[in-house]
Amino acid sequence: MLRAAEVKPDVWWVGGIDWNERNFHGYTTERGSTYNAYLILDEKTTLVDTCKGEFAQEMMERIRTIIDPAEISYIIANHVEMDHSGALPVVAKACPNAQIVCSGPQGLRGLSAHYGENFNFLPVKSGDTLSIGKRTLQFVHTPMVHWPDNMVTYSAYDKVLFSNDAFGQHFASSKRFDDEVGLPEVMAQAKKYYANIVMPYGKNVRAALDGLAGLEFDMIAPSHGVIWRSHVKDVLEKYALWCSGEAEEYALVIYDSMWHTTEAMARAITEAFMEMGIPARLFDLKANHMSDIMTEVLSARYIAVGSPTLNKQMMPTVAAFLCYMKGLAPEGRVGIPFGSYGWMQAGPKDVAAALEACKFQLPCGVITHQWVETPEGLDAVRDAVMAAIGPLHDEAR
Ligand SMILES: Cc1cc2nc3c(=O)[nH]c(=O)nc-3n(C[C@H](O)[C@H](O)[C@H](O)COP(=O)(O)O)c2cc1C
Repeated sequence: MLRAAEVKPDVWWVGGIDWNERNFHGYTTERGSTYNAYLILDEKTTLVDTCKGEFAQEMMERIRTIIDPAEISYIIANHVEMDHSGALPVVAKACPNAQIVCSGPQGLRGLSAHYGENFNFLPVKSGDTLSIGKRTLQFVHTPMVHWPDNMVTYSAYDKVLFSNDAFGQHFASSKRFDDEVGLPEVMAQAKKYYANIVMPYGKNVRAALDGLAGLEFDMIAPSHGVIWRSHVKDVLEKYALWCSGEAEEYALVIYDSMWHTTEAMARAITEAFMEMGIPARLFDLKANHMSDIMTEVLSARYIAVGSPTLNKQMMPTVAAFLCYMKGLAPEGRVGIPFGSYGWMQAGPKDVAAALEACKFQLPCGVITHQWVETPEGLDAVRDAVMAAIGPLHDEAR
């Protein structure tokens, strides 16, 4: 029989564990994920969030080990996205007496669009409270972190912030808490989550962090991954850093190549960064998923991207990566477009245009080479990068 887990007195985790999820709308989830829901036992029993539709029965089974679902008075839907609300129709049926609390007007609109209007919705504004007995829950809207409807729920009585997607990690585990798993592993997944889902909304994250500033909590219970109880400060600090858009003196060299010339140029550029004492990593797009590269983009100031010309344009692998990066909108980066070509420079020039569209600064211009590169030519590539980047790096030190 499936079990619930008590995370604070009378607060139970009743979520689903998605051990084998490996691709979450295009983002690779090598550790799977969880869809966390929390049951608060009080005069008015309250369920905070539900889960993905396929996990409805798993969640209901966990709930039934604690109470009869018919006793639930409120179901809080902090976020419309289907990994949190997909089970709502099943849960609402099992909890005929429950009101569904959501943000108004956006949450109400979103839930109605997904599941119809035939539910007992209770829309709440930011700052509204709901007394459920000993506890008074407070709702704080966090719009565009990462959909318009997002909100979080705060229980001052428990000192818990039910943060929904914020502070989440795609991380399936038999453990429920950060300290049971280890900070480096959890933080790596939290960073991947931020980079691939939250990065475009840095200003909204800043506003959300400001909105939470007055609340006292010692536990963050997100809707994905493990619960923060020992490293609350660490993850708050990381979010403050990540949403600032500040990058480190760190370089990524990302490329695809058919006959290895663009690859040789990528290696020469990596050597240039190494000579300048700037940590660097090289990524062949054939061997690395773009969501893993994006985790590094979150911290890297210098982003070199290379493509040869293929059929009058850049390679589709490179185009896909650049399209993905543009949507995630890292700010204030330095771009280095490069690549080889046969008879037209279209590939590297397409890369340059895409990096410009990301609003990156391009101090090296476009570094191109016709056909195969000579050792002297590769030295020239390295020297060109050092000449343009050296002064920027000196200024930053
Ligand atoms: C299938 C194919 C299509 C190509 N199309 C073009 C093209 O449209 N224009 C061009 O200038 N070069 C074209 N080339 C030549 C490559 O850009 C050139 O060989 C380049 O040096 C390859 O760089 P790489 O070694 O990094 O793959 C093509 C090469 C291949 C194999």
